Amino acid sequence: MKERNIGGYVKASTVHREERGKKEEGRKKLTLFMGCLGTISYTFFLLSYSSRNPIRSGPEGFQFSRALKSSSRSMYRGLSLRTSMGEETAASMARQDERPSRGIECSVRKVPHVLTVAGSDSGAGAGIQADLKACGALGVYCSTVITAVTAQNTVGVQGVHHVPEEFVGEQLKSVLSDMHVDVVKTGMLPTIEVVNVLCQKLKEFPVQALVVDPVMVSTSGDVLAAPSILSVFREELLPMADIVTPNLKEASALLGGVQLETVSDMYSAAKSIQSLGPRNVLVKGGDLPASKDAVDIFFDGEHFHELRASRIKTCNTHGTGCTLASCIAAELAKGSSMLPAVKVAKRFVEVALDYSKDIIIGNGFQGPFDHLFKLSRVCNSCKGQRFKPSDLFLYAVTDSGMNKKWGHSITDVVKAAIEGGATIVQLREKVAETRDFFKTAEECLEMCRSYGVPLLINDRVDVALAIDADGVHIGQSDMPARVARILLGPEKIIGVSCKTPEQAEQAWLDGADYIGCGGVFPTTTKENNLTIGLEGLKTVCLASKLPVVAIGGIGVGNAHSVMKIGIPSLKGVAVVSALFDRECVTTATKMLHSVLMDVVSTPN
Ligand SMILES: Cc1ncc(COP(=O)(O)OP(=O)(O)O)c(N)n1
Ligand SMILES: Cc1ncsc1CCOP(=O)(O)O
Ligand SMILES: [Mg+2]
Repeated sequence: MKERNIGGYVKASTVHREERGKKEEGRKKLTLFMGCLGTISYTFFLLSYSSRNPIRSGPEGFQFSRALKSSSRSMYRGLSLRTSMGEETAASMARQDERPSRGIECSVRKVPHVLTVAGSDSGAGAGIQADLKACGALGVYCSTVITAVTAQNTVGVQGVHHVPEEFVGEQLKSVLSDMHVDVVKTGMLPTIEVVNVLCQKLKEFPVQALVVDPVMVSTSGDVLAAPSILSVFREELLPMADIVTPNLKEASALLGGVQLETVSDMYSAAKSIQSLGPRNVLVKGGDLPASKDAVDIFFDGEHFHELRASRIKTCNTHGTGCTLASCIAAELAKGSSMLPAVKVAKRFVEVALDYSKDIIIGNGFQGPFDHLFKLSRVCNSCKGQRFKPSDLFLYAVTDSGMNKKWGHSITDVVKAAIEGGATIVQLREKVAETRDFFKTAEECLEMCRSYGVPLLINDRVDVALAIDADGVHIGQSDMPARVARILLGPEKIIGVSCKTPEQAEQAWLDGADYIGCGGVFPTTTKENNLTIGLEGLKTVCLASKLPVVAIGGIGVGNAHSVMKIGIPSLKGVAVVSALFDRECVTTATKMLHSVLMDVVSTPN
């Protein structure tokens, strides 16, 4: 039997693939020879072309390497297409290399891809919607073939509308003939005809792995596939599957109704189901009565693995089965082998359940959980209020050395600054241990949230992420703003220190929200910091496409002169010692606030 390598996961081919393999062997060798010949001659053409037109760094050089890459890619495509797919598909995929340029030169990268063939859940906890979210969370592209549309919520399934099998076939063809699908995952397959169409299309367009979640009954107890489906599952689909993931009820149904009540029963069930043809079986014991942990039994035909996870106390479990199977598919698509894929999937579900155990969506007994680990954070944050440039008006930057000198606690000074009129707070901790900084930041965030004032973290993107702060402030030697933006996402506030128009331009390109410009005046708070003066501030403010806050040596004595430069992009002042190197932080902040208010309320 021929071995196929599934991105590190090697499995014996199924019978239909093997037969096709033999027939195509001769053609494949010929194609390989022709492909190599083509590539070699094209490479010579490019090399002779480049000796006449020397490669320069920049777009031309880039196009040259792209052309080489694309020539070898075509060769690869020619191979796989003519061996395993229809001529029409070959033609359509070959055409991908002739796609018109979108005007942007970019490198070509294959993205791991799962196709889910399942039902839509209007409540979006399970089905297609869960699959999309799970794959997205694991960084895998997910395409969808919808087999049924359900009217469903946290109470149960109110209605089911089947998609005709011809149209399921059409969707399958659309996706499989065009996109490079790595793994197919199945969920709700409501009729024998749909299963037959799927099996036929999988033979026509083979993929690296097939993950079957044999959905029959919803968690609310509603029937999603007729019992007549069992024979076609056993005879057609399971023999093609790389893994099948039944829960106790489904395992029992697949085995003709045997009772499954103990972990030992699960072992026997896994073995019996594996004998039906799937390469691996995962029997899920989430419903096992009297079990402290969530126990699943994995069997690969030779070895058993008992996988345990702590049982999370939550009602938000709707969609766990779909999610688990999708996560397995996603990990396989990334190149994982089977057991590690199952372990990652199980851990993902456990963490997601734990994360979303307190969220409330719907009135029913079984709510959805949060695949993207975002919802409970959004509930806690500043009610979706993103950055406002006016927040820069009186920008308080903390300093633990000054707090120590005056015997102040950080939470007390943050509270005092806000009560004195600070409009945004930055925690600037240069010496704290990470654990201490994390704890302090959490406490300050709670304080700031209670006042509706944004809290930014200086330098430490990790701490900002960990506590879900409103954003970060980073300098020219910190994490690049472009990377911080990717890590923090589109909503968080990012400020960048800039001394020149060029830096300001780059900050804008990198996705920053504001710039901190300075040091304007000499200061002892930050060592070795070049002073740019009011002229330097003006130059940057005039050039900046982003709002600006001035920093460095600013206090009640000179804040007026700073704000009076009168350039619209300048929105406020950022201050450390004038607020925190004081016995009474509230009084100091109030005084500075009133100076700033004078400037804005006095006509030029
Ligand atoms: C508002 C604001 N502007 C500038 C700075 C300085 O940041 P950076 O240049 O990274 O220097 P450190 O503060 O990290 O020493 C700032 N913190 N805040
Ligand atoms: C962090 C920083 N960045 C430029 S100057 C400076 C220190 C500002 O402190 P102070 O307000 O005490 O002069
Ligand atoms: Mg910094």
